Amino acid sequence: MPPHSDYGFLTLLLQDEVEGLQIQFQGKWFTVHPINNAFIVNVGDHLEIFSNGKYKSVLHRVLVNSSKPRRSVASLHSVCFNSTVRPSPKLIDEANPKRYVDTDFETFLAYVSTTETKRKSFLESRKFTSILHR
Ligand SMILES: O=C(O)CCC(=O)C(=O)O
Ligand SMILES: [Fe+2]
Repeated sequence: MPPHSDYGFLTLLLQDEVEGLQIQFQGKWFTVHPINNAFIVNVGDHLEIFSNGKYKSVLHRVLVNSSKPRRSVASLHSVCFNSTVRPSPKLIDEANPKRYVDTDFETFLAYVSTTETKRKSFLESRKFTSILHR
């Protein structure tokens, strides 16, 4: 699975004992070692936006190997698909300005139909800094 961040709020992930999942941190890839009977809780793009960047929607990928099959179950949890996601007003003040534009599922669909997807992620496109430097 190519590098991506999860669209939505939270992902609960159960992986078997075969390694493959990696996250990117400070430009480097790290393997997420499987822990028996434990869920991996992954912050999605919407939670990063809602928390105004306090929680990060981590870039991750899955590597395949030629010796062992690997199974994982991802349960993706999102807000209702016609609702708008925006930074929580409780986290915005003069010292902490709004860092993301409001977003909804329609905006996401419009985004994935553009060529911009090849250059940056949807989450990246929602950042005010990204819009100013377009
Ligand atoms: O198989 C995995 O460990 C991750 C799957 C994943 O990233 C996804 O379904 O979004
Ligand atoms: Fe994912």
